[in-house]
Formats: sequence, structure tokens, C-alpha cells
Amino acid sequence: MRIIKLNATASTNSFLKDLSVTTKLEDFTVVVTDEQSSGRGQMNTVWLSESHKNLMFSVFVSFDNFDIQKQTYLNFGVAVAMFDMLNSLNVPRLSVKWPNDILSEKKKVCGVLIENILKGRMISASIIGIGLNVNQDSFPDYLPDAASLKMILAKEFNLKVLLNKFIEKLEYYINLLKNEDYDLLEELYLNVLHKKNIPSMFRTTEDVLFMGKIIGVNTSNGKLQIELSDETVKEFALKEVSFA
Ligand SMILES: O=C(O)CCCC[C@@H]1SC[C@@H]2NC(=O)N[C@@H]21
Repeated sequence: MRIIKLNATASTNSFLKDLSVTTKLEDFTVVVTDEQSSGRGQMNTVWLSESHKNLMFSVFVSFDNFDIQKQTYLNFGVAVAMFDMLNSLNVPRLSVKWPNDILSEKKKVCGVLIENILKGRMISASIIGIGLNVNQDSFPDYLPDAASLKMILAKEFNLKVLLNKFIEKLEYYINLLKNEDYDLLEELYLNVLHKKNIPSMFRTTEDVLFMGKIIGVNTSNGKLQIELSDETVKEFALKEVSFA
């Protein structure tokens, strides 16, 4: 593992992606920063994080023969790695909200943005971007569902120690992925999936409300599978559905 420590950058994902174009990177090269001016989230959202208080980093992982159709398993591995690391710190009531938000006490403590470098139908490398809310004291009112580890556990954490612990876990789960241990990755992910098998109210993008329960994820397209009251199963892509 090689760690590149920056004081400030626009986005660690962008920095690492640019670096990978000009430099041959070894697996688990990490770019971590104290401050991000254009942190990016999923679906073109903005990732806001107080400088020096939280972890903002990206990890480079290359693949020999990794079909883009299997990328859901990479998502499983990254989410489970973060769950596992936080669980080892006794962070309470942890779950993974599909696809890869990590919740504690129903609040989001970590977001993941995976960006792939493609060669045809194959993923030649992935940039795994992680924003982990660690020592921030509060979040603005417009982010009512966000929290930090400090807000939940009432103590501060050393950022470097957490980063090292996570990379150790990530190496383990990426190994499972490279060994094509797909069923195990799916099982581990489904075991910690938020609201799995619990009847819940959902809202579609068209503002339609419906009852259903999450039963799994379609591993070939990454969509969330929700079983409706009449036992039919519907699949939803990111942003097509949310909890009501
Ligand atoms: O929940 C999300 O929408 C994903 C957030 C990912 C944020 C991290 S912070 C480090 C890395 N660099 C970025 O620009 N984004 C990711």
C-alpha cells in the first residue's frame, strides 16, 4: 500500500484518476486529503465534508479480467469492508443502505463513489472513493440524515488509524473478489442490507407510494429488487426509488 497525502485537492477520485493516466500505479495506492473543494457524490451530487475532521480518500485497484457485468460484486465488497471496519470499532446499529451508504443509528456516516476505468467490456481498474464522517461535530440542517462517528460515539478517532484499518479490510474483500468468491460476497452484503425483508413504504421518482420489501439486488445490473404485496418483484435503478 502506498499513501499519497495531500493538504487540499478538488476531488481525490479525480486526482487519482488523472494520476493513473500518467503513472503505473500499484494496487491499493491511496490518495487522502485534509480538504476537498469539489468532492463528488453519486449521481452527480456534491460531497460536503468539513476539512481536517473527516476521511476523504480514494483507492486504486486494478483488474486483469473483470467483466463490467460483475461490478455489483465490487460494490458488495467495498460496502462490506467498511461495515466490517466500523463494526470492529463497535459503531452501533450498522447497516448498508443500497447501494453503498453506510448507516449507523439510521444516519449516514459513510458514502462510496466507485468510478471504473474501462477497456471495452472489461474493468481494467477502479477508483474507490470514500467519504467517512469521523470527527465532525454537526451537520447543516439540510443534511438531517448525516452523522459522524463522533456524534454517535461521543469520542474522537485518529483518521490515519481508521484509514489503515479500512485498507486492511478492503484488501481482504478485494481478494475474495479476485478469487471470484461471488456468492460469499453477495451473502455477506445481503446479511447487512438495510431493511432487507422488512415491509416498508417506498416512493418512486413519479411520486407513487407503495408497500413492499427489499429482497435482494440483481447482481448482473445492480438494481434493487423489491417484492410487492402481490408477491411480484420489481427492480429499481439508483434514484428510481427511495424510502417514503
Ligand atoms: O454518498 C455518496 O454520494 C458518495 C460520496 C463519496 C465521497 C468521496 S470523498 C473522497 C472521494 N472523492 C470524491 O470526490 N468523492 C469521494
